[in-house]
Amino acid sequence: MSNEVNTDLLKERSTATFDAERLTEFIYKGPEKVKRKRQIQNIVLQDKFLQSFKPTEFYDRDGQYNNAVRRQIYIMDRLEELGFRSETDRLNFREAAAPVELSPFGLHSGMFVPTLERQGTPEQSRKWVPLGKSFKMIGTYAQTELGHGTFIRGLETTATFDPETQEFILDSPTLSSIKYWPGNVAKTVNHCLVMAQLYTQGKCHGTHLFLVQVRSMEDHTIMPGLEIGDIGPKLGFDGVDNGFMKFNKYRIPRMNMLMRYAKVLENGDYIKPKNAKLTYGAMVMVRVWIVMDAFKALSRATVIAVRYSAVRRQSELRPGGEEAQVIDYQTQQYKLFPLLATSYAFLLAAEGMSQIYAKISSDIERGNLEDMPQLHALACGLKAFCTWVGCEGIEVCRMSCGGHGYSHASGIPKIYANIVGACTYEGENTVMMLQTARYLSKSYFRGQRGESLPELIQYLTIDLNVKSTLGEDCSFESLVAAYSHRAARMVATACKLQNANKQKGMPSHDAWNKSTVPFIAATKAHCHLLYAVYGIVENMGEFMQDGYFNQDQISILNRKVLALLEDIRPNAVALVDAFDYPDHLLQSCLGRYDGQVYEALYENSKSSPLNNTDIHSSYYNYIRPMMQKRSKSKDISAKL
Ligand SMILES: CCCCCCCC/C=C\CCCC(=O)SCCNC(=O)CCNC(=O)[C@H](O)C(C)(C)COP(=O)(O)OP(=O)(O)OC[C@H]1O[C@@H](n2cnc3c(N)ncnc32)[C@H](O)[C@@H]1OP(=O)(O)O
Ligand SMILES: Cc1cc2nc3c(=O)[nH]c(=O)nc-3n(C[C@H](O)[C@H](O)[C@H](O)COP(=O)(O)OP(=O)(O)OC[C@H]3O[C@@H](n4cnc5c(N)ncnc54)[C@H](O)[C@@H]3O)c2cc1C
Repeated sequence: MSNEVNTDLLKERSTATFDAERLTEFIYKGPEKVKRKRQIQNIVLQDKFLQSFKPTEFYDRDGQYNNAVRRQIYIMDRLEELGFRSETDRLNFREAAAPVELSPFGLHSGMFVPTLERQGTPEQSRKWVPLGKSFKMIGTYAQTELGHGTFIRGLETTATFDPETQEFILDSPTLSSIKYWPGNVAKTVNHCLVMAQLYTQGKCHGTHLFLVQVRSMEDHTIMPGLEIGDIGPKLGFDGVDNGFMKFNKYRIPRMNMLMRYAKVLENGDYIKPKNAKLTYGAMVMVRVWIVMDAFKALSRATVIAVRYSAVRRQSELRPGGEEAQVIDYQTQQYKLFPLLATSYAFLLAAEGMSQIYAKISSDIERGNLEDMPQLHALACGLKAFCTWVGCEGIEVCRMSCGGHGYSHASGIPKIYANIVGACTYEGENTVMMLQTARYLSKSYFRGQRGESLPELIQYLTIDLNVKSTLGEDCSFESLVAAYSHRAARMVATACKLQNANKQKGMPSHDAWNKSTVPFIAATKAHCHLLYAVYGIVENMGEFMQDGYFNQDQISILNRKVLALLEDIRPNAVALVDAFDYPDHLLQSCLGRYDGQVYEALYENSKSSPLNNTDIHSSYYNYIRPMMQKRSKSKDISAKL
């Protein structure tokens, strides 16, 4: 492999109009943090064990799972040896050490331990959290069943209190009640947090969380009374053992119900929580993290596609001239530059969302539940919006790399396969959008009654008769006003349809269902407030429907979006460099910092297992016998 940097990339970097390093410092919150991140990434790069893994697509499923466990345990041990305590250091190490592989312990650290911390009583947390944190107990979050994922109230697993023995009896009464999908249930964990319908004194009190031991702590055998297995291969999540689990009247102690909010007393009395949705807290938390995951996935794909587009030369732009860098085609710029901008918008949205989450969740912990609906609506909407837009964008990045984008060597298919799961898990996206829509609908009617609204949705009460003041400069204020107007109008339209349905005599659930298509569009418009000129041009119909913009303003916007492509063009490579993703994190032949894509692709193909022999065994087993058979056949030999 040559040590030189591709000349086109060199030129791109030298002609950028800003210093990418300064932007990197902004992204990672200062030069010291950037330095520290790079030091940690270098430790991983020097680590022979971590560098010895081939990409996951070269292994069968058993090998993928085995490697994921092996690597993740090594990472845990190294983190201990290195004494990294800060969450950022640990995250940087983990990301560099396993850049595209999801961990078989992800749900342990991501949902199991935090839920014990937040949903357990102080005594329960004191008892279990240290066991979880030290991996003496390995757990996951088991909620979804064969028959129900979205509709939590419809879950069928039961936990029936037996006051005689002071135990809960967990049972899967039907086929559809079998737990199905929970990550790491199949082979990895020895405990689960199980969501089940609580029965006590003959009455059902809805879903609650229970800590359940599922495998022996001595030899990892499955506990009697349980059936557990793997659900089989999936689109992505190669190293994750999503599983099924069936309970056959399996008993656990009373104190294994997480009782911070709701309680079952020794005599079987049930104490209600302040809000039944407090049990859903772990899901809200992960939805917030998913916004950051969407940023990471989209920004990685964008780095790959932009760098490759600067290196790839194809066709003549000027007749008779040299072949052009594909990044010089306006259509290529229109595909990629808005995604580059979207990546930055997602980063800021994810950070903003995390701050709001930290504030409201600490209020909730202190017993102030006032902002719970707002947090829920925001997390649901942003999770759905960012994963949808992110996945569509990653697919655009893949296709913008032409044929090579289709190869795993581009690194993009794996990014897509893993993040696209997030459109479904932690709440299917349409369902999540509809949660935000309900909040918008209620808020709209509140606004109509003159009640005050939280800051983020105050725009719902703006005067919809006001027209745009957008001028040649496409000022920030005029863009924000345009998005607010469009979202407010669409929410109002959906609400009016909902109301009209009611007035026609429909019951309120039908009136709602029969207005959900416009509500989804309105909620997307609400989430779209992150965008600027491109978002308007791409959704012009929605901005135009009530004549908000005039013809001149539309022309201004169309010209502006093309002018912006020209502005971004000299800085595109610097803007992706600023994300500071080292090659070993991107794992892409196309997105390499040095741009030596052809050498990398050629080298990479040599490692394909099909190249282990010149003549594959299938030749001897099938092709040769087939040819021999055919050569003896009269028809063919006659033709030859
Ligand atoms: C860095 C570490 C990373 C760790 C992760 C590693 C990898 C992870 C990979 C995968 C993990 C995947 C894990 C999972 O998927 S776990 C399963 C997730 N399942 C879901 O998300 C299910 C989705 N469904 C729901 O959330 C709910 O059922 C619902 C759709 C919200 C409806 O709930 P329900 O039927 O109970 O609600 P109601 O209709 O009764 O609603 C009444 C009102 O309550 C409001 N509500 C609902 N939920 C909440 C909440 N959480 N907070 C606040 N308010 C809530 C609802 O909107 C209703 O309000 P209204 O005003 O309309 O009356
Ligand atoms: C990779 C992956 C990992 C997962 N990990 C876990 C895990 O660790 N633990 C766990 O418990 N679960 C896990 N799950 C399960 C996941 O949480 C559920 O699949 C998810 O919540 C969606 O539920 P569902 O499968 O029931 O979809 P469904 O609800 O059956 O969705 C099917 C269709 O119905 C539509 N629909 C459903 N309800 C409504 C409605 N009210 N209004 C309008 N449309 C509706 C949806 O929009 C969708 O189009 C995982 C799933 C995946 C893919």
